[in-house]
Amino acid sequence: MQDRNIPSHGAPFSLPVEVSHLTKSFGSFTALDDVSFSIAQGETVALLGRNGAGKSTLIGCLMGFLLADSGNIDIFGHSIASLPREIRARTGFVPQTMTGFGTFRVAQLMDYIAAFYGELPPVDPALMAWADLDPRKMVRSLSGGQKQRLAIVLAMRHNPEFLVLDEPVASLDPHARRDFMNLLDSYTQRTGASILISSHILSDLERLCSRLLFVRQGRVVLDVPTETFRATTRWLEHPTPDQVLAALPADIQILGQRPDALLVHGWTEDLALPDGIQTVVPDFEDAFLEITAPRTTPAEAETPNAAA
Ligand SMILES: Nc1ncnc2c1ncn2[C@@H]1O[C@H](COP(=O)(O)OP(=O)(O)OP(=O)(O)O)[C@@H](O)[C@H]1O
Repeated sequence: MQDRNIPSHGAPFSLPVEVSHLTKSFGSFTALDDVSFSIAQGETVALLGRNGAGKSTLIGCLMGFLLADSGNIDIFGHSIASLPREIRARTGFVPQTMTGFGTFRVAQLMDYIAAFYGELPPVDPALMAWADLDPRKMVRSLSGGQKQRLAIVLAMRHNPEFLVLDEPVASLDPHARRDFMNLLDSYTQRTGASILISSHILSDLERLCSRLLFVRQGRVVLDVPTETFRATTRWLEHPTPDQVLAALPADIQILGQRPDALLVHGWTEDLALPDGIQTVVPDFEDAFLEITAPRTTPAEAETPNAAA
């Protein structure tokens, strides 16, 4: 149930986020290649990929800091190219690192940012208790983790309906990180907000997120509800995986391959498999490593039932 004070301005049934065929290059390097996905209300989506996969570039385009070469992004039914101010006010963004504002005191900066949003409800006491910031301290005197907490408070202060977090927990200690993940979970439950979060702490993402968006070399290679991923992603262990590959139906997606196993998506109990195959539930980190490992040849990237 939503309890926010910010009115809805988008089209009645518009999705919070729709990204279609987004492409972004830096010179001759393609950082995003035909990326499409959407985020529904109340979804918490994990953005997963290796260093340099294109996560921050995608986030930059979503937040309107970077201009895509082609494709489109709609936020609450409005194109990012001409996002009305009141729609932008329904979004929040936590950057990888907070820079600037060093000469502000914490309370001053919170008031300064809040002023951009007009009338706001009181700050969520749970958020402030978690952040545990001294309002009198100068921003430049905060530790790295404290700056990160401040960035999170500033991004969530106005109860955004779409919150984007770019590696928000990298400088948080394990206590602060765990508590923040719980806070984020209760925030989405309480408000129905949609979230896109990028992090290299895979266990957090697997626990918190309802959907997984794997990015490899600028392309979305798997976009799947977390429950479906758990239920249908399996290692098929066999001494000759190529034989298994030949026997699989075309709708089974191959996510990775070891000398003695295939990682597949789309497995079900009643899938007819050749004799001698061991079916093993993958460890999430192992699966991540397989799915996001770079592919070197165009054939690997383009094979129809490969993870392309
Ligand atoms: N302004 C830029 N100019 C040139 N290349 C860039 C620029 N910004 C990003 N890139 C390149 O685009 C690719 C994607 O970068 P991006 O920052 O989106 O990766 P990422 O997935 O967020 O990585 P990380 O996990 O390390 O934060 C990288 O190869 C990077 O070097």
